[in-house]
Amino acid sequence: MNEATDEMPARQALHALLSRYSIGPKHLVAPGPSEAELALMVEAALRAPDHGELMPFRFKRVAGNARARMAELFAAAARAAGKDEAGAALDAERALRPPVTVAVVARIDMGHRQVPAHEQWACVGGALSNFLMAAHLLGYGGKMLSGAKVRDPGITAAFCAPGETLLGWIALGTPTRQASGPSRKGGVAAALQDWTGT
Ligand SMILES: Cc1cc2nc3c(=O)[nH]c(=O)nc-3n(C[C@H](O)[C@H](O)[C@H](O)COP(=O)(O)O)c2cc1C
Repeated sequence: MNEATDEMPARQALHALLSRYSIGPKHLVAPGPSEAELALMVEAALRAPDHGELMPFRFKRVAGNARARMAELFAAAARAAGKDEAGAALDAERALRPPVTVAVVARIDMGHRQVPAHEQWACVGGALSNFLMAAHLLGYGGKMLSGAKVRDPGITAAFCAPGETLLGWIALGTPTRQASGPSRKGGVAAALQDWTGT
């Protein structure tokens, strides 16, 4: 754990929450989160609102030899998309750069009688957000990444069972810099309005 936050008072926790920004692989170095810390992130993800307790997501840690296998898949997808060898090597490097990578897979039950697909997707988003927030609170940087390769048949077959959707990969590691963060999209005023009933 980079910065112990076990007994963080509520205000401090909220302050930490409000300082989360994504940090990309260029600015992430070892160590990445341990297995125990990853388990905490997944526990946080499991606290996302989940209508019907469907758990419409799975996380898949890419560790050890699997990183090289993922690099091969990224390179093959790049070639299939028409990139040259330099482009394929660059994409392969993307698989190897983050100290820890976790794939995010959605399993949406399109025919569910009570919980429509959009509610299940909302849960997936909540899970992703909670996961990243837990990483941040533990002192790690992270960023959700996708790209056209999430739709590459070789990659989807490798990560997904039939009917599942590959959302992308969370890159995780120790941040080498403080994220300044993007604009907060107009802030609270843009995001919160009174509904007046008319
Ligand atoms: C499902 C999903 C896929 C994403 N894919 C990419 C991506 O491929 N490349 C990228 O630069 N940002 C991607 N993003 C956006 C970043 O993860 C990040 O949210 C964005 O840069 C804004 O930063 P913030 O999280 O600090 O607001 C994706 C976000 C989501 C939710």
